[in-house]
Amino acid sequence: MSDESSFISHLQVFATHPAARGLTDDAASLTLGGRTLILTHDVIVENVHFLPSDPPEDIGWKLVAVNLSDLAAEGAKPSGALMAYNLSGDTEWDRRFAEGFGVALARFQCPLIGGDTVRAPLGSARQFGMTALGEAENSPGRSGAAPGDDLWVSGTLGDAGAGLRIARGEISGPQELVEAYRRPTPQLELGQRLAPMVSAMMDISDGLLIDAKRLAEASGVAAIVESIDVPLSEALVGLMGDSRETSVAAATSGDDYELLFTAPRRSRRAIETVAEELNARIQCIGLVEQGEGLKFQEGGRPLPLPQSLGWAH
Ligand SMILES: Nc1ncnc2c1ncn2[C@@H]1O[C@H](COP(=O)(O)OP(=O)(O)O)[C@@H](O)[C@H]1O
Ligand SMILES: Cc1ncc(C[n+]2csc(CCOP(=O)(O)OP(=O)(O)O)c2C)c(N)n1
Ligand SMILES: [Mg+2]
Repeated sequence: MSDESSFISHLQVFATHPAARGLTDDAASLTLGGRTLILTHDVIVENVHFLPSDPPEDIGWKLVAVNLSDLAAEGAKPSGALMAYNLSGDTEWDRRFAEGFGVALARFQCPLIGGDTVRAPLGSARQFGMTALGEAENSPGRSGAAPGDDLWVSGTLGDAGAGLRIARGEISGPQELVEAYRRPTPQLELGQRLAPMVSAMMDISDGLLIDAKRLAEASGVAAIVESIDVPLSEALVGLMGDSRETSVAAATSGDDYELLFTAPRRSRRAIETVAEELNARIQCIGLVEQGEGLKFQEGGRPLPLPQSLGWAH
């Protein structure tokens, strides 16, 4: 068990309010006066979530995107954001961060409604927090996947993981992949449209395989992921080749901020129609079976699970 999951399990003992959903979901779901408020909070830290060399505008954008991605997973429409800022000691850097933060809020129609600003000790790692609030009529959660359901994913995977390696100077490759790392897009519209059709949904922040395993655990089922069906962008295939290694890297690198969801087979057509209407890419990458845990396969033949299924703090 990672330090993160072990710490969350200490909190789960007393987070018994129904809104907490056992701390197993992407966001809290608080019913107030007959309406459902979806709440989430994510922090991003220098050298953990972003690089010191990333443009400050992109870091501001990323803080918004990673939080709104949790709202997307719950099918919620953003209602507002609260932001926690640590002054960096460099006023131009702070201004540029605010600019990117504002551009992202405007793009996803999420008003800034408050927050807090402090000065951190000189030389400490930059870190920023945001609370996002949203409203949802249906918020699927992770626990409803049923045997026989299809397992779907939006977008392409692995672009951000490769982009991070490029940004770090480990490999050279197209700027498009670096952009995927620095400027993820939360799938808000897709999440809102899919929410009434899916049996479970979450966002993939840590990696497809680790997150599919979490979804399966929360639903008490087994998830089967077909490596050949892991959606890869042309840019990624151009750089890394269309190999098993590329698919495994794409399924475990994280930072994708795409949606992972399950739905009964009879909903296939309706799901594809929504994706077509939104011009969004979606791909069926496996299925849900009776049992437990995660199974990885290639062309139907079992593959050993990679040593690391994704990111864990
Ligand atoms: N420090 C904390 N206090 C309360 N709840 C927490 C804390 N850290 C994580 N959680 C909860 O644990 C669950 C898993 O967290 P996390 O993996 O960060 O979710 P996500 O990937 O959706 O952001 C979520 O329900 C989150 O709200
Ligand atoms: C500099 C840097 N190193 C490594 C990574 C890879 N990485 C860090 S955190 C993370 C997972 C997502 O972050 P987390 O805090 O787990 O977000 P949450 O699941 O709470 O949304 C990944 C893939 C990165 N994004 N940047
Ligand atoms: Mg989180």
